[in-house]
Amino acid sequence: MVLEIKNLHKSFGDNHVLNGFNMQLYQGENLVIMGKSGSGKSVMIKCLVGLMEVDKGTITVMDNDITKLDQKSLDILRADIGFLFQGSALYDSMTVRENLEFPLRRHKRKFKNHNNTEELVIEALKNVGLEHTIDLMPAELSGGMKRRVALARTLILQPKIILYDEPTSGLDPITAKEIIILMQDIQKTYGTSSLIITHDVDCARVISDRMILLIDGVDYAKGTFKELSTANDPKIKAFFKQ
Ligand SMILES: Nc1ncnc2c1ncn2[C@@H]1O[C@H](COP(=O)(O)OP(=O)(O)OP(=O)(O)O)[C@@H](O)[C@H]1O
Repeated sequence: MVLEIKNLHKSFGDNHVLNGFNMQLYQGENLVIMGKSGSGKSVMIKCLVGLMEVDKGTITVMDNDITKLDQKSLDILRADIGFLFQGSALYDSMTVRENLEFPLRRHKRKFKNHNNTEELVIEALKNVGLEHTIDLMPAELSGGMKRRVALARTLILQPKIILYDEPTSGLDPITAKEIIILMQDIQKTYGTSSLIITHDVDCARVISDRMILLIDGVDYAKGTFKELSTANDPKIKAFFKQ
């Protein structure tokens, strides 16, 4: 197991967002978490990477209880966790190359024995089929290409776990499919474990080994796409109506 959340509670005043949420992510799997807007998915991810304090519960990431780590240890651990957040957010004033060099500078410690930055940048871009864009500016790329560069920027740190927050949002169906295929390829090539938050039922169908539905602040239902998409519980059914 690479990641485990046990009995996570998080409230903001009277707003009890997470009320005992549990999850496990196993080595090499793609776990999809679905939850309605405002159900606490982002809060859960923030707790997971130590950006938000938990009220109660334990979060274990690669054998570390992250609620007990100091800042330095958290930074080291974060170098093994990749993020692909909504909107992908490349730095518009930097070239693709500079965008990819940026995380390497932030996590120098991890790459101290690797002095050929260019090689790492090219390899990461090759992984997403975009090595020819190395000297372009983000404004010169399409939405799908930007998302792929953002994925390359995540991969360059050679993460053990990747957290995807709505990886296909805002993309047309064909580009979304390309991104999903890329996510699958990455998982196959590197054996990365991925936690994927999505509303996109097609994405969930294709990518998930397992799924968790976050409802009323808890892990309301767990199972494969097939199991959940054929369940009779109306709360579960609501997710699969397109
Ligand atoms: N820093 C904060 N302070 C107060 N309330 C917050 C804070 N962050 C999140 N919340 C509340 O927690 C709840 C869950 O928010 P969260 O952003 O996790 O939802 P989500 O499931 O990620 O939604 P979406 O799918 O729309 O992104 C919301 O009611 C939100 O208002």
